[in-house]
Amino acid sequence: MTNLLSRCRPSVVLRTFSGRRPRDNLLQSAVSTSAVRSISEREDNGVVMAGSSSQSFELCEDPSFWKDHNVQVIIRIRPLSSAEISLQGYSKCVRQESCQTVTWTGHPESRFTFDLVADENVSQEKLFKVAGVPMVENCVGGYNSCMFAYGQTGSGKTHTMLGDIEGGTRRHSVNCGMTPRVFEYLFSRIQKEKEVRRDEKLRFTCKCSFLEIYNEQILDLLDPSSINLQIREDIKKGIHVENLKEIEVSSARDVIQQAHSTNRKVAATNMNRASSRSHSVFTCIIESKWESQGVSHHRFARLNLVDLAGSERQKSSGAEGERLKEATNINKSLSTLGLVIMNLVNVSNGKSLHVPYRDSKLTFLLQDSLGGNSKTIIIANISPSNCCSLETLSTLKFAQRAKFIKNNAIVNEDTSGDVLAMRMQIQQLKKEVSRLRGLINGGAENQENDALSVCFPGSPGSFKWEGIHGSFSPLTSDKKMSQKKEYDVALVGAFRREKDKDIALQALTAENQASMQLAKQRADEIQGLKMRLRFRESGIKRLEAVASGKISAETHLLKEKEEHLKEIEVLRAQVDRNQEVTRFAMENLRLKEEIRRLKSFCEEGERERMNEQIMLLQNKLLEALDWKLMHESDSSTVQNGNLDAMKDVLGNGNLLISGQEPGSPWRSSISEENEFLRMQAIQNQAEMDTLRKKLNFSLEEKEKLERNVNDLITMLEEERSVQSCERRYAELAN
Ligand SMILES: Nc1ncnc2c1ncn2[C@@H]1O[C@H](COP(=O)(O)OP(=O)(O)OP(=O)(O)O)[C@@H](O)[C@H]1O
Repeated sequence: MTNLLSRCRPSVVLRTFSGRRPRDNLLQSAVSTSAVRSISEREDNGVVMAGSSSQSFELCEDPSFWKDHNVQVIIRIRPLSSAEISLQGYSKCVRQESCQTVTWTGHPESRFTFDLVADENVSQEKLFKVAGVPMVENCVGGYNSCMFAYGQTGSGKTHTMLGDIEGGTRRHSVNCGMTPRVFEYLFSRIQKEKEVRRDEKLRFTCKCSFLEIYNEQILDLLDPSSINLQIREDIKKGIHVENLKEIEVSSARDVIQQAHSTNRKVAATNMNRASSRSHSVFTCIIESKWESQGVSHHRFARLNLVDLAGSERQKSSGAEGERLKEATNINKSLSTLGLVIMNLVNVSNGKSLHVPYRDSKLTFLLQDSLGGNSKTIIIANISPSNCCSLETLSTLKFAQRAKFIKNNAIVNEDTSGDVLAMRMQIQQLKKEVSRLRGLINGGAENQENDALSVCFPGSPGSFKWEGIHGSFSPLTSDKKMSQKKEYDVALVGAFRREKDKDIALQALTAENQASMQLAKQRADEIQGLKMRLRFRESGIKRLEAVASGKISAETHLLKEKEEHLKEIEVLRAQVDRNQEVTRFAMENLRLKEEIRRLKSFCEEGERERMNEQIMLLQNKLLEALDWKLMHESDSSTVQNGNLDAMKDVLGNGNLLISGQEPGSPWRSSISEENEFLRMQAIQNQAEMDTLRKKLNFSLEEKEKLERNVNDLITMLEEERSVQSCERRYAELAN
């Protein structure tokens, strides 16, 4: 998040005293700035910028944009159109809070956080520099990349992806969009790279294709006579469209010419088709080959630029025949896209779910870009006007979900060369492995430091959650969660081992003390016995002296008594010492028992149980996060004191809202969820139907078999009775 924040700074153009930049001032201002110039150009397109008092934020370019995350979500707010202004005035349904946060101002107010939020002041060039440049850099580096524009009809998808291409790639064509800029930059980048790496004999080839998905059919836009092309998947080519025309391009002009001629061809052959009802996918395969240290390198990257169909709900009422089929298919593609994203989010949360990529042409084709080997950027376009309030909310929710997708992008590279070079490479790789091993061993310290944020000892699964708008980033949440899990497990293990050692040490100390006491006891006993012996000897001598009359019997008895008393004293000391030894021995036994119990506790799967507990708690947390983010609007209801609506939801025990006005955002959100659930239900139903068919078939087979068995039994019985009759006849005959 830090680097994201560093990409953004509040606009410095036309600041007021408060540092804000009200659009009214902007329009009234006679100052000629590039921003003002772009406004007048936008007015030509029917969109104007006026009537807002919201703060403006300027995006900063950051070359490390893609380094940390493979999926980025950007919201692009387009200016109000003149039609919208005449309908609803300047009132808006969104308010931008920062470069990453936007609030939907409907009821209930909902706040959304993304990687970037680009307001109407963000020019085509700026957006390209912020998102397009790093994407091209990745492609040159061998990463598959995908950019797709999502949003309702008229929200600015085509403006973003293609824009005004009438001016070709001329720099002053301020409204030319991402695609021409991407290719202009790509080819200049390729040229530079070739010059810098002339020694390596670097070569590049770029092949383009352009297709459209309409009514769940693929049409080749570079060859409009090819219709209903099929998607295939094989090890060599991966997912690709069979027989799709690919054209080698060597300049941005080539690409623009293709786009131009395509527009003409499509317009001529498909007069009834509108971009809002079809998805278009422009693909460029960038291959590079070079030699270094006797090794041939081969890199390739697929760049997909996708302009999706309008995401607004198709009104089924009144639609018949072709129009109904078209509406259903557009819905199918987009709702499958929604379902794929939803399932990917659940999968990244540890749930095992089928991701229905193949349920629509669009998701099948974009499989790698959604949860696969690709760096993907989603630009969700929205209109700020109050007339599009519900569609804007729906787009924001879609984008919010998409933020959770986890891709695994790798550099696509083949390396080959002679055996010597390969050997050298192996040596180098071995060195690298041992270096990395060293790093990992040395890096354990960092992990321990990180693990300090985990609350321990106590509940092994408890950890700090910094909240939805804290430093938590859903894009890194899975990585952090799995790291946390590892730290938890390591901590539990270390803690238990330390406890084991403590107890073993205590036991050894006790054993040692007991042995010392025992030795002392033995020494005392020996001393006691020696003393007794001495007493006996002196007693015998005294008795002899009494017998010889040398001493009186009385003196002897007194002496005897004295010695007995001394003996008793010694015995008492011995008893005390014995008691102490017994105490130590008992303590020793207890500690030994404790060690045995702890060991068996561990062996019996205590560690596994703790891991399970940790995972369970973390899954619960992830679910809670997921729910919280998905229902951010719900939580803001509570924040805003709109408890009544919440009560409706909670009181019903399910997500049905009582007393909601038709078409309210709540209803829209829930109907969206319902749509996904309905899709899942349809899938489940289909699976159940198949299973039911299989079951019926098995039952029929079983019945057939039973009938066969019964027939066989009857035949056997008949055979037996015939045989017994024959036997009886034979007996009678005999
Ligand atoms: N950021 C923007 N700045 C200025 N004008 C814009 C912007 N976004 C869109 N527009 C203008 O709004 C109008 C509609 O945009 P656009 O055709 O790109 O929408 P769309 O989402 O592609 O629609 P559809 O789904 O029908 O293809 C166009 O006139 C376009 O020039």
